[in-house]
Amino acid sequence: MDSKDKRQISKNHSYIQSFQHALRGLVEVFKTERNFRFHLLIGIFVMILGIIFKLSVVEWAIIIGCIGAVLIAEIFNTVAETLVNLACEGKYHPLAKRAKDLAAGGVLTSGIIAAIIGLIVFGSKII
Ligand SMILES: Nc1ncnc2c1ncn2[C@@H]1O[C@H](COP(=O)(O)OP(=O)(O)OP(=O)(O)O)[C@@H](O)[C@H]1O
Repeated sequence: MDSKDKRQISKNHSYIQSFQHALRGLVEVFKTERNFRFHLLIGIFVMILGIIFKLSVVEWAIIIGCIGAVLIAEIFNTVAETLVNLACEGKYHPLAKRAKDLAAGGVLTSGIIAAIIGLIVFGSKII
């Protein structure tokens, strides 16, 4: 982070700067969110299984899409948590609970759907 960038609240002034900030967001979620790292690890494991089971191009596209959907859900869950924490400043609020639980429910839904699709794709290879 360069010094003039530290307290920026205006729009990014170039595509490169937008990309740098987006990359910083990815590094941040990787460093701070245990669940994101866990889902990434599962994704890598599933990709190794994909190599072992010699998935077709279409199967790879489906599996990568599922892994991506779970990781993206996890990132937006983190966004929701961060905004709720910002708004609540450490105080309890039922709407904060609702927002965080809904965001977590989104991650859970994406994970369940990814697991079902994974079972269908890999199950068809075993049977
Ligand atoms: N300010 C708040 N007001 C009311 N309930 C809250 C508040 N903050 C958190 N909670 C409740 O506590 C739970 C855990 O909140 P926390 O901020 O620790 O999420 P988290 O552990 O980071 O979530 P995750 O497990 O997805 O990483 C939330 O799902 C919500 O039910």
